[in-house]
Formats: sequence, structure tokens, C-alpha cells
Amino acid sequence: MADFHQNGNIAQFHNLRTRSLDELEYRLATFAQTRKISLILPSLFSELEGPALQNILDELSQVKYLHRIIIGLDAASEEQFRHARQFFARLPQNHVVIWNDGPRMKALMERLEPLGLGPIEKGKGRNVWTCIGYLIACADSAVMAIHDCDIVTYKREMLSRLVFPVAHPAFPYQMSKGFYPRIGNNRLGGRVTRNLVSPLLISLKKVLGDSEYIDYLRAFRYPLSGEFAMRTASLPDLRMPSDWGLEIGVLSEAWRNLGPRAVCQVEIADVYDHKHQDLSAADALTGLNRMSLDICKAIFRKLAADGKVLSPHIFRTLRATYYRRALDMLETYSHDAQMNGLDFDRPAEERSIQLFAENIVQAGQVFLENPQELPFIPNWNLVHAADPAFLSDFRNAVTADMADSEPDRVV
Ligand SMILES: O=C(O)[C@H](O)COP(=O)(O)O
Repeated sequence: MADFHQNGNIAQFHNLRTRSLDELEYRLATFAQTRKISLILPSLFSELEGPALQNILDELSQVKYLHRIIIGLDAASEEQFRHARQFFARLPQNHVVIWNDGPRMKALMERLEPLGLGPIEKGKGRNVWTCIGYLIACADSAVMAIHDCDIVTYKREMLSRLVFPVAHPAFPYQMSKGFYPRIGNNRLGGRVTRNLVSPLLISLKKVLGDSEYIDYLRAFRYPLSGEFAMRTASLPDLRMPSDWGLEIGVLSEAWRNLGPRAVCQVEIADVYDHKHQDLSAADALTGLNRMSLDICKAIFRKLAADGKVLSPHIFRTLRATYYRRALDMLETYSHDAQMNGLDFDRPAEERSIQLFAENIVQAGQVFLENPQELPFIPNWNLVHAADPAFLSDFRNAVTADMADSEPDRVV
């Protein structure tokens, strides 16, 4: 995607293919002498057995500028945690594996409940949050990067490009967000981004009128990408949703806490593919069905917090506006796919739009019935204020879990 378009809202950095990876990494190694860079990998145990993670580790093993890698391990038994320790042991960098389901971590989570800061729903949001907590507790990194563990097209250049704008000592950016085209199996991916988020944001602007927040979200070429990097100074303030609203929630927090001039987006890959979830049309608890509900709720709550008045009439109008716009955009995507020789399952895409249209109204209803219901995890500043020993106890728990599971230790 070698253009150099700027949208005027947030800075956008392209891959003009004028700088080699070696040179990029050399610059990053120089920056890292004064701004240590750490990487967070939120992983499910099942991803250790998937097709992506082996290659991700092969690629990461060649990265010399990383100070530390923090792996958050979800859905793992003790035996699986030990297996994970062995699996990640080949990383040459200093690294830790946080066993989120282990007894020490569970006890710490329970400690938050009487303080009114728990329970925290399990999921990617909580996994990222614990990794960030460890990073804050170590207090020795200036830049944090994060990416998913299911990227089957992973190249270490993705990481270099993602962290460059926040690691550069003369750039003002506090956060960078990755973008790329999602393509796999000769099809366009990004079904929720294309068929829900883009037409929904356009429709919200039509129905509610001008909004700087919507303009900001609209400026992201891939708002749902799981790849972002941040200066660590902004992390203790970051409030993250525990559900699928995570990506939108982080963008919204950056808008509120840092402002659009501190945020940029970077083209990190020519092509990106990952594990695809089902639409799960019959089950609002999983798949893209659940994802679309959580995303709509996250956007509606932020709009309300920004002073927009929402009502049942608004949601009904929004649904109609969205539906028409989503179908128009679908046509454009199908033409783009045709021009590029990609397959395009139009009936399936139309079904997803019908489902998302219903979910806009449903998410609106949930919001109106309970505008206060917050799926947010307390930020680390709040935790620290309520329990000043928590962060150091948390770090000690991770160290103890690591010591108990030394890969070559006979138990
Ligand atoms: O980014 C998205 O739109 C969702 O994660 C779904 O992506 P997929 O269609 O590539 O699976």
C-alpha cells in the first residue's frame, strides 16, 4: 500500500519500502539504549498448539533490541503452564510467563474483590492487564508493544515498524496502532471491521451529527487490530474493557488521556492473516456475534460519556442507516476483491450485516437499561491507591511461579 496519504486527524506512517529491515532494527537498537522496549504477548494455551506461534518465536528470536518479553498465559492447567515454560524457553531475550490461572494469581485476583475492584472477567482484556501490571511493577521499560499470538503471516518487521514511532526520541507519539490488509485463503478478512465498525461510525455521524470522537475513530484504517505500542508512562492510567471492546476501548482511552496528536498509526505488514472465528449466529456468547455486541456497547458508552444523547429512537434510526450503508460498502468490497482476484462470499457477508444490524439495537437496549454497567478493569493507578503492596506482591507471585517451573527442574 505504497501511498503517502494523511487524513489530517492522526499521523499515519506508511511503508514506502525505502528502508531495509536491518537499518530499521539498527535504529531501534540505538533508541533502545535510552528507551527500553518490552513486548507483551497475550496467549491462550491453545495457541501454543496452533500454526502461528512457532513461527512468531522463530522471528522474535532474531530481535536484538527487546529488553523483555512478557507472555500472559490464559486457560492453562499446571501441566500446561510447565509445557509453556519449556515452549518459550528458546527465546533468547529475558522473558516471563504469567500463569493467569495459577493459585498465586487467583489469590491476588480475590484480594481485589473486597476493595471493590473485582471480580475481573477472564479474557484477553484481563490477560493484557496483568501483563501491563508486571511491566509497571518492573518499572524499567519506556516503551511497550503488544501483538496477538495467532498471526500466521508474522514477520519481525511488524514489531519494528509498530514500535518505531514511540521509540524514536524526537517523535512526540505516545501510542502507535498497526494497520494492514487482512487477507487469507484468497479472501478478504476483517469481517467485523469492514461490515460493522466502518459503516457504523459513518452512520453514527449521520444520525448524531458531528463528533470529534467519531472522526478520531474513523481515522484508523484498522481500528480492531490487536497490534499497538505505547510509552509506558501512560499505562498506569489506562482503563481497559475486559471484553471484545478492548481495542476500541484502548483507542478511546488514548483519545481521552493523550489526545489525537499523541497518537499515530503505522502500516506494519503487506498482508496479515490470523485465526478466524465463526459468526456464531445462533449464539450471542461467542464468535463475531459476541464481538460485535461488545464493540457496539463500547462505542455507545463512550459517546454517552462524551455528551451524546442516546435513545431507543436513535438506535432504531441508526440500525436503518447502518444497514443501507453497510450493504453499499459491501458492494465496494466485493468489487475490490474481484479486481484483486480474491473470492468473495457475498451471501455470508450479507448475513453478517443482518446480524450486526440486530446487534446494534440489542447493544443499544443493554446500554439504555444499564448505562452504568462497566465492563472496565480498574486501571493500575487505582489498584495501587487501594492496595499499595499489590504490585510488588504480584511481581513476586510471577517470580515464584517462574521459579517453581524452571524448565529443567525435576519435581
Ligand atoms: O478484525 C475483524 O474484523 C475481526 O477480528 C474478524 O476478522 P476476520 O474476518 O479476519 O476473522
